[in-house]
Amino acid sequence: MDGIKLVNVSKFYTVEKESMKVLNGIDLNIPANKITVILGRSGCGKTTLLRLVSGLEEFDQGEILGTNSKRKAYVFQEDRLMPWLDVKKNITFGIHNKNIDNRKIDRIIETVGLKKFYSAYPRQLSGGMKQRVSIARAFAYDPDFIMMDEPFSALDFFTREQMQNELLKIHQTSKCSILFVTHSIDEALILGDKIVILEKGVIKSQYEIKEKSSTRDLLDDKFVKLKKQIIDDLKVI
Ligand SMILES: Nc1ncnc2c1ncn2[C@@H]1O[C@H](COP(=O)(O)OP(=O)(O)OP(=O)(O)O)[C@@H](O)[C@H]1O
Repeated sequence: MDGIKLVNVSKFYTVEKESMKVLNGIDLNIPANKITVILGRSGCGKTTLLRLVSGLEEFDQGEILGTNSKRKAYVFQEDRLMPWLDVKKNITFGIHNKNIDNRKIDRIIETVGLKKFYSAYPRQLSGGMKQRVSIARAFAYDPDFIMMDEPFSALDFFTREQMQNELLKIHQTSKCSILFVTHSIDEALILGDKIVILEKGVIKSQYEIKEKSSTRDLLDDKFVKLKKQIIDDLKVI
């Protein structure tokens, strides 16, 4: 499976008859089977970039290559579950009945730690559990490419850490590319094979992390150094 490529992509919004360039000449390779993290301050254009890649929104200039052939899934900041469906039905929602692979779904439910909540309804779940269902739903769809827009930002520190580990675990067993938006530097360092710093609609810098996510120690000198570098990149000039 090939990756996705953005070539000189720009997006304008018109607000009060004034044209505002939200993304400006984005050139970006999103490699196959890896996690690419878009990191930036609030309002820098992260969600817009994700929406353009997903096809939810049109771009004004440039090209986005390699998306048409992909099976795509989206995980939002809020869980967007159907309150009238139980966990299993929420996860398989969107998959044709005859294509439901029950063994695979069970494995995914187990990986995200919801085995005992198979038949529970969203109202019976905590925020973290609901977000687990959203992630399981995305993977159950068997996608080539998942876009995640700050999916863990509403969770407390420990739940967030647990979810990051679960995401890495489930990503390892599935062959798919992930484009993950966050404003947390630590989250980017934990998850990203590639970290892209977005600043006022332009790519300011990009970093590739070769070390396997499972063995990363953010207190290690090289990660502390990289974090300082990223903080510098994010400082407004
Ligand atoms: N539909 C729209 N119409 C007009 N302006 C928009 C629209 N959507 C986004 N914008 C503007 O585009 C800019 C980037 O928004 P975007 O949501 O992509 O930022 P973001 O980096 O995801 O921010 P956050 O981290 O706060 O979610 C903002 O200035 C926002 O006001």
